[in-house]
Amino acid sequence: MPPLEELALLVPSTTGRFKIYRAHNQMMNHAFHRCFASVTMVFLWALILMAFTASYLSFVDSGNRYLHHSSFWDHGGIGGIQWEKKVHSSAQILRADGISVLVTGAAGFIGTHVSLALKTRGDGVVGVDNFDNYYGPSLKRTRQALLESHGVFIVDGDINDQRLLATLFDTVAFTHVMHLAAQVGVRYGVNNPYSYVHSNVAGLVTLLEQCKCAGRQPAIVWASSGSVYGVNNNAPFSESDPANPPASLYASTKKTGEEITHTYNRLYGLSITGLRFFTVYGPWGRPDMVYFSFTRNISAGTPITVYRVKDRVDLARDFIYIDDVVKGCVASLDTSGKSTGSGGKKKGSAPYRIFNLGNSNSSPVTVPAMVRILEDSLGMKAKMDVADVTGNGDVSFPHVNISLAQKELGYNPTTDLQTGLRKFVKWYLWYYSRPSAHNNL
Ligand SMILES: O=C(O)[C@H]1O[C@H](OP(=O)(O)OP(=O)(O)OC[C@H]2O[C@@H](n3ccc(=O)[nH]c3=O)[C@H](O)[C@@H]2O)[C@H](O)[C@@H](O)[C@H]1O
Repeated sequence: MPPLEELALLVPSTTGRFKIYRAHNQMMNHAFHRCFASVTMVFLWALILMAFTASYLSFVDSGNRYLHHSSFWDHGGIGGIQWEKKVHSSAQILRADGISVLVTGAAGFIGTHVSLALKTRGDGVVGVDNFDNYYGPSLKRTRQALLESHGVFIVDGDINDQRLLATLFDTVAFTHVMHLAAQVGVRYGVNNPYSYVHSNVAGLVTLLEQCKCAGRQPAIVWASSGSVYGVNNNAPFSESDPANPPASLYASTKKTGEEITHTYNRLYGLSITGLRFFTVYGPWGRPDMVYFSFTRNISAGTPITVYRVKDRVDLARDFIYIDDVVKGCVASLDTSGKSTGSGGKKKGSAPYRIFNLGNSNSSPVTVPAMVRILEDSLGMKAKMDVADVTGNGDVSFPHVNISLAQKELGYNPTTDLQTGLRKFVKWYLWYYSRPSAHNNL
């Protein structure tokens, strides 16, 4: 690099000076061009590098907008030897004629209970869950710890992550998939519509694509919803009834899921069972559901708001206890029949089934009646406000016909709401009395 005073001569201030310093200037002009050329090259390279970095970052960002777990891949957490060991151990079948099941949404309410039931009877179970923050993730982490203490490994990942699913299927030849991962909640969709599309539509398709491509396709049992009956007034709802129009985005995406699974069944020979869950409750339940949030408020002495439809008619639900639903899920896996295809090719027709899993035995219970049971179980009186229903996705009177599930699955709910809510309240009081549970809501 020329000294600073020489650099000052590179641009002549007068023609005379230019003449005097011509030879020197010629030399300096060469230097300048060389220098300029190398600065240009450096600049160009910097530009290329910046463009490359920017496009890489935007690729990673768009890929991971919903996939929160890239760091697992980056640090070798998924697919490494330790990881494979955990997956193999969790997938191990310990009974004759056992099955190996991938449970999506395993850290969720129903996922935890189904995983435990399967593991306890000796089936292989591997969970996958993205631990989203729809409600306090610490409850999901506690469920995960519970499952791990029973030998069930939950992979921290999203069902939209095609690479993760491919690695899982390369590691274990799953005979069944119990697909419970979903964006739930009938009122949340008003402000968070894309979350439903991401999990309940895109995630479902990604999972079905993986199942379709497997060398030995697994049979799939998945969570549809009683909410697909929508504003249909032909209660009690039967599987053969029309299931339209949906009252919430949640219901729309579950109805869409039924269409999508039907297509995969027809095109690729995947065995599909859709379970229309009604209002499932019980220990380790979901804090966003009304029996749970009301228990929290009543025990804290804070008010609850009970919705009513017009003419002061109470809303009612077919509340169904978790243990009964788990029996329905396990029976669905056991009776699923086989998928016929392999590597994306159909080799024959496969079963396509839909079942209502509700509780017709004790008919729908109104929300105020449920509140009275909670008051009895807690030994406390609710501070109750009443409000008109918001129109944010509620349906008024879901009442279910379960005769098909009774016939085909031997499904027979035995827990009445009083007994079930007592068990829930007992669990709730235990769970939130633990010192580590303060932020678990
Ligand atoms: O069948 C399903 O597929 C869905 O079931 C469940 O939905 P719902 O049956 O609507 O349960 P949930 O929210 O407990 O409200 C129960 C009642 O309490 C009333 N309700 C609610 C809140 C409130 O503050 N006050 C009130 O009266 C409310 O108006 C309603 O009448 C799951 O949440 C949903 O994710 C999905 O799985």
